[in-house]
Amino acid sequence: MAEIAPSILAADFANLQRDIEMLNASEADYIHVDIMDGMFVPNISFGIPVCEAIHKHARKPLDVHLMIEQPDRYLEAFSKAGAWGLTVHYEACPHLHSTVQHIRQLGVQPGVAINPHTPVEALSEILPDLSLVLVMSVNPGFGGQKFIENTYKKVATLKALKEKFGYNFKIEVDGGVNLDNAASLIQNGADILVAGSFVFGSANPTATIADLKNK
Ligand SMILES: O=C(CO)[C@@H](O)[C@H](O)COP(=O)(O)O
Ligand SMILES: [Co+2]
Repeated sequence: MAEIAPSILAADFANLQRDIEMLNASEADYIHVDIMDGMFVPNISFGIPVCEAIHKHARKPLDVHLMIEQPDRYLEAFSKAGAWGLTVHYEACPHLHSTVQHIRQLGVQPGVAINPHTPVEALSEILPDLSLVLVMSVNPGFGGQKFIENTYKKVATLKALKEKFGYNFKIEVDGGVNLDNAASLIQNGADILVAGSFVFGSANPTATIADLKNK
């Protein structure tokens, strides 16, 4: 069984409060909040005021995924906007150790995300400092993309490193997650599954979250 983090990116933005209340009443463990700047990724989603508004209604921790360049500029602002966890991209952080320490000093759980082309081994020196490793199973920037199969291998490698060195970070998988790949992801070591379009595009999102949770 994994924890589930539905991505609010796939919610109805004109009915955000309604969709947050649905998540509050569901078996979701977190609310995944995708921040896109139109620079690190081609798409723009929403920013700090929307994160604040989500936090006002959410009764689940906000798992904030920063797909932005130079994320250090905004760590404090997102922490004040209610982030429980702040995940930055390895590819966007030349001083990753310093960025991770900054997140922890803010009292927020630090996470690092890796794009599909980035090997898990690139994180070897930072793994002891992390609460979360987010493995992108699509190229970041858009919901509704097809799951990349190579992700299973990356998750298994991370799990092996956790076991070998006794690290505490959780392994989160993000992109194209559905009921066809959830069980294999969990078997390979995924602790948290992010799902956007599969949840919000289903006829009964609450039941879909429960189905993913009970895999
Ligand atoms: O970070 C991202 C995309 O860049 C994700 O969190 C998506 O929002 C997941 O959406 P689906 O692939 O589940 O539709
Ligand atoms: Co995400």
